[in-house]
Amino acid sequence: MRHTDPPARHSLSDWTVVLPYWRSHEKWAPLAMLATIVGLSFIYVRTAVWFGRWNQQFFDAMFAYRVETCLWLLPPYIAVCVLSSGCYVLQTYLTQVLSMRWRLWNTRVYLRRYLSDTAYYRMEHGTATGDNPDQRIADDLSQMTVLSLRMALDGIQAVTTLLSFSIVLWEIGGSIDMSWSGHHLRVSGYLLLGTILATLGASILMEKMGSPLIEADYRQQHFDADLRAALIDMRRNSEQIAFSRGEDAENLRLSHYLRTIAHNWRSVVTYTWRANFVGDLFNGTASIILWVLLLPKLVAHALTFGEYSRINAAFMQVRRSLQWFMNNYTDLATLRSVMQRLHEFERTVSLPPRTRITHIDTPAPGLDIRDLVLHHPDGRQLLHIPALHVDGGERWLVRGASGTGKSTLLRAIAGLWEHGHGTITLDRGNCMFLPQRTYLPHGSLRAVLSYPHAACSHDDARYEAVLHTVNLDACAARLDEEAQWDTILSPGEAQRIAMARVLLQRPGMLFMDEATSALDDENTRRIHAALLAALPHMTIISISHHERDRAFHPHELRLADGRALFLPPPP
Ligand SMILES: Nc1ncnc2c1ncn2[C@@H]1O[C@H](COP(=O)(O)OP(=O)(O)OP(=O)(O)O)[C@@H](O)[C@H]1O
Repeated sequence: MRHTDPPARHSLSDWTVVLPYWRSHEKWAPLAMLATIVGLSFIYVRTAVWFGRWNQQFFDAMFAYRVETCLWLLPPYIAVCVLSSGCYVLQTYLTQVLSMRWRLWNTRVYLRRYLSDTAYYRMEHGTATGDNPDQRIADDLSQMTVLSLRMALDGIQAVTTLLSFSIVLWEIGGSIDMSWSGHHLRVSGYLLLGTILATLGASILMEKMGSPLIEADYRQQHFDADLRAALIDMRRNSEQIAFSRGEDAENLRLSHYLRTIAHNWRSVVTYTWRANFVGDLFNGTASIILWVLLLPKLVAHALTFGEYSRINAAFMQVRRSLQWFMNNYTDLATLRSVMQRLHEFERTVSLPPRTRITHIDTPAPGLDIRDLVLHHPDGRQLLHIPALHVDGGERWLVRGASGTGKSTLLRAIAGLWEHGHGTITLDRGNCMFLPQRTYLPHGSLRAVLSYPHAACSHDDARYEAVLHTVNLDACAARLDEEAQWDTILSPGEAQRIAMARVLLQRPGMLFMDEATSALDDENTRRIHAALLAALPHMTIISISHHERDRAFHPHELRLADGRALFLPPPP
């Protein structure tokens, strides 16, 4: 499903998508890791403060030509260097481990929710609307964990650094006396105050320049995903495209997506350069700002080189930590739009199926339908079946012109169609549905045959026997071959694989939607005979346009003009 609408407004509740992992029963190990990382970052900041003090002592000794003092200062410096690097390496390692663990946990949870209550199906065909779920699960979750962890930890480190070096700037910055028209004012800690004011001013400017970047980034992700989905579509239908020589049409279609990307990309570039310009200008002018702030001390000849180097280091640290918000502006914008998309996805998969079609499970064989009305998604009535009773073991053929709702009826019986009302009673756990196109997942032929059960559910002899029954003896030697079977097997062979699955699974009730349409008469007869011989009591309901299928199905349900007509079995 494609999405090109403007993003919904960002809300604070979007941030709640980070919480579940930290509230889960697995939270203790990650919390311990997080605490260790924060502890290491405190040590790291303390070592930086220590380096500042060491710098002052060392440079004052150096410019006083006290070589012996300098030599004494070297061993502790090396020891603290080792400690600081060790903290940094361990912190990076633990952060990577933590973000991978968090991502895996989140992906498992999202997959479980995406695959439950047929949310994956409803997102494509039904009431749950959502775009590009593959991007949410594969990319956004990874970005969310990596970015939010990095930004939270960097944020903590920025606050610690800010506090530690603010004290240093306050202590050694001293105060400044100002007087105008007879008034005197003493400003304590003016160095710290000046640094904070300059950095905050630049941050506010940055927010103003760069805030549209969030929306532009949000749209960019959508457009990228749309192009990827179009390319996947093309790959899936490469044969149809090649037969109709549709290269030019495809090029045109893909170019449209590309144009949308390029158009939005211009906005991304504009807002990014604006934000970067303010950030870079401020970085470039930082030394001048410090020089202006130090002017009173320079004029009063009250600054040693050692003091200057300590003030410079503290100024840089305070500025850097205050600038954290500025420097991470684009990452923060990405994170905000990732959270927004994940929150939307969560809301969508959490929506329960909205249907007034009631399914009653019964262990009794057969099917009972009462007052079933099916609608189109736009509310128009498609089909009305006042009552239909199928006894266990009966075989029914569903016929009707194209578009009368035959497949939709099967979807409703399977619980996939949500539009309508009525009651359907059957043993859902003992049913098997064969849709028009057989799903052949990538993997070994053994796994394809046993789908959706495990490949080890049956032994070789069983696989070989059913392959023989459906006239696919040649496949018996390829059971362990891993391949993209949907590009190898012909539609008729794929339908015979589906029949082999029926013989393996032995359901009590079988629903087929033109499941033998690609077979020749001989193979169809062979399959029907095999089903009768192997599963004589199985209830069968088939949709088919073929005359040849009438002989196999004594009962007939004909759909016409939105109504059901039952034809009695021939005498
Ligand atoms: N997901 C959907 N969204 C909107 N309309 C749908 C959807 N699925 C089916 N329809 C519409 O419902 C109607 C019935 O479709 P259905 O597939 O049940 O027809 P059918 O009788 O099986 O046709 P055919 O014999 O050609 O397979 C059609 O008009 C179709 O366009």
